[in-house]
Amino acid sequence: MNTIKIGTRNSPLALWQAHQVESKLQNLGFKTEIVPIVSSGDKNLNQPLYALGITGIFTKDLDIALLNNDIDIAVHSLKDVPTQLPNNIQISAVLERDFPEDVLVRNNDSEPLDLEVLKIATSSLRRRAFWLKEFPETEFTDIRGNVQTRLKKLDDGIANATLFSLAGIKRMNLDLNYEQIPFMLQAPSQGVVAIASKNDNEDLPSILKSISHKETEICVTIEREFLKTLEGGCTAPIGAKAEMIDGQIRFLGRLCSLDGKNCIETDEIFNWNDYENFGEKIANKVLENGGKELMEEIKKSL
Ligand SMILES: NCc1[nH]cc(CCC(=O)O)c1CC(=O)O
Repeated sequence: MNTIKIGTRNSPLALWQAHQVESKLQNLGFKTEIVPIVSSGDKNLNQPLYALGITGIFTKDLDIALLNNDIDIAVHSLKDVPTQLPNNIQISAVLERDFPEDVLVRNNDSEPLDLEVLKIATSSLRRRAFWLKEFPETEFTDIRGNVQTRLKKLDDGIANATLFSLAGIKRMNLDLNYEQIPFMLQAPSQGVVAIASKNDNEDLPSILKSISHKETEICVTIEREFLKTLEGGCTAPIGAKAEMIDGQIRFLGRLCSLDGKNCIETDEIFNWNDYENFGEKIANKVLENGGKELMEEIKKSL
């Protein structure tokens, strides 16, 4: 095989993740090239995006580059990858998960305020709803952009604190103070780097399989199946965490209304050889226990 072209978004975090994948492939003896994809805009595709099954805003440009053969593989944060993958694109490997939880980062100038009086910057429906479940009076403001941009906005004073994935902070080697927030529950597949390739590629899927981390693969399969079964194509405050403990899997799942007042939670332990369809089974239980009505209410108000 010639040089493997590794497509990535251009943010510092995305590039770091692409380099992780690159070094694994180089260890196997492959030549590699990192190809940052800014925006493929009006690339000549012979079908519209929806006909190709392309939906994710963070992953769209990499999907197009893959289908156009501008790159051989695409490296993503798995939590940004829609559960419905485009036609002819598959997730072929995941790297070992490291720090999946959300943490609180405060504005440097902010006094040491109690959690319940913090004004929080986040654009995540999940983080907002889960925080409101605990502290219903909290005020929020939107914040977007990559980790560095968000830290800058926080220091400009838009809020007292923000919530980040700890994986993002660790990977950027940022020298930041952060606080663990035990009542939060991470997004499905948070903290996991994924590698996508085309279904019809003859060599890559098996090469990628060999660098995939099996335990992480099992956990994210369950989490993403849970998400896919619940959401039915709409975004909602959904958290999921599957974790292997002594050959068993513990699964925590949560679906909340947007204001955090109404939540359905699940906490299950099961044998890991039964993991197939487990996420779907648990999600169906949540749907039967009021989740269906909750999802309808969320869809109406978005
Ligand atoms: N949507 C943003 C995003 N996508 C992946 C990460 C960090 C890496 C990860 O958690 O997988 C982040 C930043 C954040 O949530 O704070």
